[in-house]
Parts: sequence; structure tokens; C-alpha cells
Amino acid sequence: MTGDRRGRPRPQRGYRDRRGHRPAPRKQGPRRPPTRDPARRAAFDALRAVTERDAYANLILPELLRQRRITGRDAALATELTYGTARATGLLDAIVARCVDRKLDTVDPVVRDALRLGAYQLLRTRIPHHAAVASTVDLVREDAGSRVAGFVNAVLRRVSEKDEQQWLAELTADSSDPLADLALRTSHPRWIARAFAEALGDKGDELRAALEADDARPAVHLLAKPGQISAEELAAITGGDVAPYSPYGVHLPSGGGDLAESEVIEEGLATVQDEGSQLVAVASVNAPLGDAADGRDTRWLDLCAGPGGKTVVLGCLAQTMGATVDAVEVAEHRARLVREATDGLPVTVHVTDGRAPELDGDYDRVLVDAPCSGLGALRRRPEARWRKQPGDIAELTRLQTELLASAYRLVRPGGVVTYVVCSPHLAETEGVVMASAQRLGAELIDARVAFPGVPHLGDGPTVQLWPHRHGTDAMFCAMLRKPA
Ligand SMILES: C[S@@+](CC[C@H](N)C(=O)[O-])C[C@H]1O[C@@H](n2cnc3c(N)ncnc32)[C@H](O)[C@@H]1O
Repeated sequence: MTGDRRGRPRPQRGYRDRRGHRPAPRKQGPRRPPTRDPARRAAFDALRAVTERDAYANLILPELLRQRRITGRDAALATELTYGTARATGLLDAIVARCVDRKLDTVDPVVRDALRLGAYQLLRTRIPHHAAVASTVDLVREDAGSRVAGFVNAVLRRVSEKDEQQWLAELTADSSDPLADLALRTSHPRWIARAFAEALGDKGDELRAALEADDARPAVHLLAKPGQISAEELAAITGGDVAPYSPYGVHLPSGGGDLAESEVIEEGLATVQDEGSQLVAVASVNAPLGDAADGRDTRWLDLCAGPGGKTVVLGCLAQTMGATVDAVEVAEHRARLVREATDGLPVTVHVTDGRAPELDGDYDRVLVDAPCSGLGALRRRPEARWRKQPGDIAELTRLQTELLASAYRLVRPGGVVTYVVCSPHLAETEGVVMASAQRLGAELIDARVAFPGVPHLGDGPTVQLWPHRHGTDAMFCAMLRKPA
């Protein structure tokens, strides 16, 4: 991303918002002097981009820091403030709403973002109150003038009269809804807390642990590309730790985000990938095949490949095992990312609809990493929990069911379809899988056997990974074998 004349984020060539659109150019406003507070200015501009143009915080902020050459402590502060504020939006809004004398949604969005940023600093950081208030007021004055700056000053002073626990006590005092209270405390919309509770079968301690883990900033995980570098070598180079479960994983130390830019990534030996994603991709290659086709295991299909994270794992393993991978992706720009990520690997990319691709079929293994709500990766996408809607789920489950049926048509007798979603929502996981297995006449095999050494996998036959149990995203995995 590049900045406009006022130093605010302007999309770089190639940047797209979450709907795949290029954002419209910003209107030019009056010039203002360069800011003396680059960290908070970057955080505020990133939050504005999230609100105004549906940007993703975890894409826009790093671009902004690079473009403005913000590093070190300033970069760390900007990151903490941006991601923390975006994650805690629901709680911050509930508190700020108690401190304004009108409905919060009638407050100018610029002012609302500033109030969130200021309230976050007051409630969840050690920044002295006077600095949190004054720095936020300065930002608003720069962008919106002195009159609203006075308003922000007054509201933040009211916020600062109580700490987070006191505010929570006040907000929940008359509540008879423990789930809503827990959701508020852990910065989740209630419907997502409920989805977690239903998947865990627990509304008590484990639910609290799951929501708290989902609200914490996750470690950066790297994939040591199989056959190209070992996890031990990668850990030694990056100063990270070998991951507990993935044979190809490395966890970077906290604050190791810059290492993700390191030479091993530029040289193509490693890439950033959550350990849970690595585990399900490897599991799809470990799944036990039936004994038809003389045990052949050379034709693999990745039916929902973009942007190619798991295709890289499949491609690297295929290279060492003498197999080939067909990778299907419906969106051209995402297919291009798959091509770039798998350059040099035995992978052929097809831009087509996975529900009816013109492929020969007869695959030994098919991975369906289906489009999903992404409720399992909320910790990596700070603002996402406040954008998603429960109404999104029904349409997704239809698409997931169709893609799974297509995968099943394309697998040979004795072959295995591995169905994966990055979500613990029961409609997208057990709901899709159980109904499909029954309708298709598929054998649901125990997916746990494809996760050797991974504890706490429950009763099977499906696998649900969790941040609080495994330190991974909440990936779900099921395996359907076609009778031989
Ligand atoms: C969860 S993402 C896959 C992530 C990918 N496997 C990875 O590890 O990087 C789902 C992908 O499916 C693609 N998709 C959506 N509908 C599709 C369809 N009908 N056919 C094929 N791909 C589809 C989306 O564009 C998206 O890239």
C-alpha cells in the first residue's frame, strides 16, 4: 500500500478488499503536518480502512508499516493497538455506548473508530490515561477538527473512570444470560460463542478456555516445505521452536512477525502457515486407502486450492512420493496465487468450478478444503468476528455439500476424500459430513489415525482441532472412503 498526501493508507497495485474489489481512490482533503505519533496514526488509519473499505487489518497494517518505514517499538505498538482494538470492538462499543448521550451508531464513523482506539488503550494497555486520551484527541483533531476532538476528550474521560472489570460488572449486572456475558468478556459475538459451546458440548470451563484462546494473539507458525528444509533446520535459522505436532512446523517466538520476512521465506524454503492447516493437509496424504487399484497412490486432487497453502504441502509430498496434484480453484486471481506458490512442484492448476470440473476423475485422494465461515481462524483475522453473520452459514453448507459430492464422484473406489473446514460450527462440520456420507453411501473412516501423536482428538471418527487444546486454528477434518 502507498499513502496519500495526508499520509493515510492508499491501496497498492494489486490490493483487493475482502470481496475481491479494488477500493475506490480516496478523496483528497486539506494537507496536515506530518504526525509526531506514527504508531497511533498507523493504527488509526488501519482501523479506518477496516471500517471504511472492508479492508483486512492483518493485510493492511503490515503494508502501512512497510510503506511508512515504521519499525521496532512503533511497529509493535501499532500492531498491538490495531489488532487489539479490532478484536475487542464489541466490548469497546458496549462501554463507549454507556459514555455517550446518543446512540453509538449515530456517531460519525471516524469518531467511533477513534473512541474505540482510545478506549482500548485505556482499558487493555498500560499506557498512562492522559497519554491515551491526549493522543487520541490529537488524531481526531487532525482528521475531523477541534469540535469533535472536544467530544472525544469528554467521552474518553468517562471511559477512564472505570477499569475493564468494573465496566464488565456494570454491563452484566442485570443480565440473566451467562453465555452473552462470557461472549462479552472474551470479545465474541454471542452467536459465535454459542457455536463454540455446541461444538465443544461444554458451556463451562472449556468454553471459557476456548474463547479466551481465540481472543489471544496467536504465534506465527511456519511450514518447512517437505523435502526442501527440515523443521529442525528452519527452527535453528529463525530462532523458533519445532512445532509439537506437525512434522513440518515451526513456531516463531512471540513478536517474531518480522522473521516471517526472512530469507528462508524469500528463497521459497518455508512459508507462513498455521500448524492446524499443515496437519490436515498431511492427514489427507496419510488417510488409509482401500485396496482397490492395486494400492495405487499417485493421483491427487485439491478441489478448493486458492491461495495454495495446502497445495504446497501436497505438491512437496507428491514430489517426494512420485505423485502428481491437480489443483482446482474457481477464482482466477486466487488460482494465480496457487500457480506462484507451487512453481516447480508437480502441480497443475485448473481454473474451474469444483462442483463440475472437467477432469477425468479416478483420483486416489481428494482434498476438499471448502469455503467456510472461517470461525476457526478468528484469532488470525482480528476484525472478522464482527463482520460475520449467522445467516452466512446456510449458503455455505449448501456449497460445501455440493463440493463434497463432486469430490466423491471424482475419487476412485478405495480412494479417500478428506473434507476440511476452518470452522467448528456444527452445521459446516458434522452436519455436512454426516448427511453427505449417508446420501453418498461413503464409508466414514476414523480420521484420528491420520493425526499420529496429536492428543485430545475426542471420540472420532471426525477430528476437530482447537486453539486451546492444540495451539492451532480450529480446523475440522473428516474422511470419506469410497467402498472398493
Ligand atoms: C478455504 S479456501 C481454500 C484454502 C486453500 N486450500 C489453502 O490452504 O490455501 C476455499 C477456496 O475455495 C474457492 N472456491 C469457492 N467456491 C469454489 C468452487 N465452486 N470451486 C472451486 N473452488 C471454490 C475459494 O475461492 C477459496 O479460494
